[in-house]
Amino acid sequence: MNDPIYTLEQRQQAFAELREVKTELAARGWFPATSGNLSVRVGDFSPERFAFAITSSGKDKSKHTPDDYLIVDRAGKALETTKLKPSAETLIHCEIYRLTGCGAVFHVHTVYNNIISELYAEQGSVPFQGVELIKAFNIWEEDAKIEVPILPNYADIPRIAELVEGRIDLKVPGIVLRNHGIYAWGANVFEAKRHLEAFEFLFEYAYRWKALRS
Ligand SMILES: CSCCC(=O)C(=O)COP(=O)(O)O
Ligand SMILES: [Zn+2]
Repeated sequence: MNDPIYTLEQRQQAFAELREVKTELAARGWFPATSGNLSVRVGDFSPERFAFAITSSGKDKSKHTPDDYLIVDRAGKALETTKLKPSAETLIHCEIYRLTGCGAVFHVHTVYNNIISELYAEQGSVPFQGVELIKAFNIWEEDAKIEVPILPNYADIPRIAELVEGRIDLKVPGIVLRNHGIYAWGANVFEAKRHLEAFEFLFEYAYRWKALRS
């Protein structure tokens, strides 16, 4: 008989990690109106046995219930018998895992990430240069410049997912959907949270800087 893809302990640990980060981000108001979704890999990292824990769709992410998470495979299909539906945006998580080999993906809707995505929509990316927090992405060069890609926010999630490969910059662990929110990722939940916080700092900084100068 084949080994299970993940053990009960690994499942519990993944759910506990998501619960902890969900609590922190909810306290900042980063999941308004049930928006946002979080995921973390479980089990070993071989592609055939790939699986991740993800938030269930449509839940109030500021509350804790027994129905908050489930495990899906690399195609985003539930790996357990459950009435729960994975996040409506699971396919975007699948694509980010496939392309980056990361260990956790976090998605939040904030006023700053929405406004910034609209301000820079025509350019197709949000530029940042010489801001200290760029180092949070492990980019240490003097006066470093990054561009955070902005993708269109189609109602059809597979249409968005298929654009990710063409736009992702593997040095920049985030993409923004226009007037929707950000996806940030990292090797694990610690790193994904650090990246998410850095992006949100940069978006607020860019918004306030623009507002001050106009
Ligand atoms: C009211 S939020 C609209 C859907 C969305 O953008 C989101 O992030 C939450 O979707 P989920 O299915 O993950 O709850
Ligand atoms: Zn969303």
